Amino acid sequence: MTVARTLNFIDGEFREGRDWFENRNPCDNGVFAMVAEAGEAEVDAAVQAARRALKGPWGKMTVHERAAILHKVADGITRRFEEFLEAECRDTGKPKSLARHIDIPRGAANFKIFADLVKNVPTESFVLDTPDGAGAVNYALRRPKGVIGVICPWNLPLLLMTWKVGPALACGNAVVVKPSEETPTTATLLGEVMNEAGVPPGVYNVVHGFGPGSAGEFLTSHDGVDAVTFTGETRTGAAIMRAGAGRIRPVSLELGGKNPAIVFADADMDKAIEGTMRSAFANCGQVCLGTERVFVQRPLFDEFVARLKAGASGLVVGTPDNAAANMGPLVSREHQSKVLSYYQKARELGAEQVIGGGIPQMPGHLVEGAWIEPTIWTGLGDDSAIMREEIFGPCCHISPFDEEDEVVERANDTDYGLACSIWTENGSRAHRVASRIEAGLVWVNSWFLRDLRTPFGGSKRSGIGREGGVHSLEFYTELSNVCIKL
Ligand SMILES: NC(=O)C1=CN([C@@H]2O[C@H](COP(=O)(O)OP(=O)(O)OC[C@H]3O[C@@H](n4cnc5c(N)ncnc54)[C@H](O)[C@@H]3O)[C@@H](O)[C@H]2O)C=CC1
Ligand SMILES: O=C(O)/C=C/C=C(\O)C(=O)O
Repeated sequence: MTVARTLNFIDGEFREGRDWFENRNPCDNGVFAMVAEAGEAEVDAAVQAARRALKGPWGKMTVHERAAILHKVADGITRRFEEFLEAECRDTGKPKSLARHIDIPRGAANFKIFADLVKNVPTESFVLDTPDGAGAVNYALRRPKGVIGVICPWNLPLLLMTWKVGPALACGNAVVVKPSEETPTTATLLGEVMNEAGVPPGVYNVVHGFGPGSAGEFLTSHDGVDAVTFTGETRTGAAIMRAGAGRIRPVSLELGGKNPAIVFADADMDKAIEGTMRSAFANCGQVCLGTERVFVQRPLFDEFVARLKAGASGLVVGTPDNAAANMGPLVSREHQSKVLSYYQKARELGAEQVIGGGIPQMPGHLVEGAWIEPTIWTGLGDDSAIMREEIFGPCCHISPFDEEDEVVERANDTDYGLACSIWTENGSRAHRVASRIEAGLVWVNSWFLRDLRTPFGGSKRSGIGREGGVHSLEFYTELSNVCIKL
């Protein structure tokens, strides 16, 4: 097999780095590409290129000119859809059927929505009375923040990266992206699209590497970076905050979750099962919004457990090209070890394993892949590690509950506050419970139904700030108030 080379993208050009690291296919653990690791010199070159770009044609463009270019970027992704799909699925192992409907279309949509939004969202203005009677007018102007460091995870690589790069560029910033070391390819491919679309050199840069002692740390501690946006693990978010603390650098952090689903006895069972199947198992459970704690009101409990088990047993594990497959492997053998350690812990804690708990039998060379069984447990207390720590695999624990107040308290009894799904046909209950859930995102009778204009982010240890719609504009711009004395 030929081993490809994945390069850094700096100042509009593809460049090597200080070293090379392997990119492995999660389906068989085979090395299919060598990735150029950016050292301090490459990261510095990327940041300097971004700073120059702000002073060049990009910084002088009108909002409409920028928006038109970003539409071309979206069109470029759509035109090269199959290439992006192939690359994303090779890096992550996820089913093409999933990436075709979610990851790649969202990659394009993230540019379009913010290109349009930035043209249409007003800023505030106030008329002030003054003692001389003439008054004053205040209006706010948006200025780009500058160079944005974008640190990305591996679970939805193109989707989550463009979710940040789209608004950052729409607002007139330049970016230096550090994709996850597990999934470097689509960010690199996007460099070609940027050039084709006429994005000036230096506006979009990609540096590859790891976190500590590598490109991630070099970027987040670089003096030339004005703000950092990050999606990933809570501990990494803390390290990124520390790296910018001395410079009072703004951060937007979208971190982990331990998200509950609450199924009331008046829920539509078919909808609740279908939604929980997706929220627990989609993308092999590697979604920060995914459900790992399911609370089911007692009258429905046994039926719910039986039906979710039946659903999980019908999942087809397979490679991205397998049209019948709806579950791929985990992203890496390393992540497989982490998830398996929780499967083992659940056994030690005395959980009842309803289904799964191990590695599925795979044929031929696929035995080397990061495959994992979808897993359901019952019987553990709310204080167990399985109920408190983010596992990030295709698994959930189902607990019974009796009363509304009780389940609200139990759902909120977590360090995290990212997402929750409530399943009920009682509209009053839906509103009442939704208002009491301590999470940034509450879905009623749905999951991952995304309107990109809405606030997105988490409370508690799930993050700082909100992105999405106007909230992204808030993070990626500085507001200057202009006060004119009349
Ligand atoms: N969307 C989410 O909420 C995600 C959560 N996770 C969770 O995090 C766990 C670990 O996965 P990782 O990929 O190791 O997540 P991570 O948070 O360590 O990595 C995410 C990104 O941050 C970079 N990074 C790591 N340390 C850094 C540092 N000190 N400074 C700057 N950049 C740094 C990584 O290179 C990667 O690009 C997973 O097992 C899962 O539980 C992982 C991916 C996504
Ligand atoms: O729809 C989005 O913008 C994001 C979805 C998922 C995540 O943020 C995640 O899994 O990290």
